[in-house]
Amino acid sequence: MEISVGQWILIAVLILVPLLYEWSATFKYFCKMAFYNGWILLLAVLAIPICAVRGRNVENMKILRFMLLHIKYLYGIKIEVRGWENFSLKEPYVVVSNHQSELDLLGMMEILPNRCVPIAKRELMYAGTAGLACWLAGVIFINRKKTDDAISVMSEAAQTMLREDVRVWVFPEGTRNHDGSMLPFKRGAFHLAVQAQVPIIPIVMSSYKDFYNKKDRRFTTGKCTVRILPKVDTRGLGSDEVPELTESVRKMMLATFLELSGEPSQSRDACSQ
Ligand SMILES: CCCCCCCCCCCCCCC(=O)SCCNC(=O)CCNC(=O)[C@H](O)C(C)(C)COP(=O)(O)OP(=O)(O)OC[C@H]1O[C@@H](n2cnc3c(N)ncnc32)[C@H](O)[C@@H]1OP(=O)(O)O
Ligand SMILES: CCCCCCCC/C=C\CCCCCCCC(=O)OC[C@@H](O)COP(=O)(O)O
Repeated sequence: MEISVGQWILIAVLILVPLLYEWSATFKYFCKMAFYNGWILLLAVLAIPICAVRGRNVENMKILRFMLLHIKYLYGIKIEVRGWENFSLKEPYVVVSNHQSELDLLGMMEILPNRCVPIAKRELMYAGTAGLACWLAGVIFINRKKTDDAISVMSEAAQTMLREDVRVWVFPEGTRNHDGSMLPFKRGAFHLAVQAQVPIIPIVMSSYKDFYNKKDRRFTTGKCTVRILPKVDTRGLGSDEVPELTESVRKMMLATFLELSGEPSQSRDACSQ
């Protein structure tokens, strides 16, 4: 039997890819990240027709959550959740959490409360099938390049939360932070909570440093602890108190992050570097 050039190439790829995957941590990192994004885009293809039946609706977030929950098993990431009791509020609230990487999606889906939608950068809306799935699930998109637009979308969100009994999840660092600390917090989430006069629930995901590092191109299996902290009340607070509120919540989250990540306190504050 004669083997064609194409078949030789296929055989070489089938042999080389697994070898490279085993030998090179960098190659493994890129494969795992590519699969992560590709898999989510593919899952979104399945999610879209199911979500479309209801139209744009925050209840669709349950479908996305259900479809994404298994990914932690594919990647061998164990997620331990502490503080479930702090999620037992009936009323709307604003969740704020630290943002290390796109892998935060795993911790987020592990604990995402009912009727809770994230605030995301507008660019995500154009991320193909994932963008459409997010839109159908009621994800709130903001244009970070236009502060006034972002603020008005968030002010509208304050009204929607109360009118439609919706919870909102915000990453107050405003961008992914891969350096194992916490960036200074933007104030949008805190203005939102004060405008709606709803509590804030801080969430801390421990450092991924033992299993994931974007700079070193390292991605192995590992464990992440997600801690749900007690609610912070905003009743009676006005916009003048937002800066202090922001700082006190960040301080509490940073202390928890360092504790969960096994780091000495005070050593890793991105604000004091
Ligand atoms: C099958 C599967 C399919 C796929 C499923 C996937 C589903 C999951 C999707 C998850 C997506 C998660 C994506 C995460 C992200 O995209 S994070 C990035 C976007 N989020 C944020 O940026 C939120 C945090 N940012 C803020 O809060 C900012 O403050 C912002 C509102 C965006 C404005 O930012 P910026 O332009 O940089 O301005 P400042 O922060 O400097 O603010 C300027 C002044 O305005 C005041 N301010 C801010 N917000 C408000 C407000 N709402 N009301 C009134 N005033 C406000 C702020 O305090 C500043 O004034 P002072 O300096 O304090 O005087
Ligand atoms: C909690 C993370 C949610 C990730 C959901 C990604 C699912 C999309 C899958 C494939 C589409 C590829 C587009 C990748 C988009 C990554 C989303 C993300 O993590 O947004 C980061 C955003 O916060 C802050 O953006 P920057 O760190 O400022 O750039």
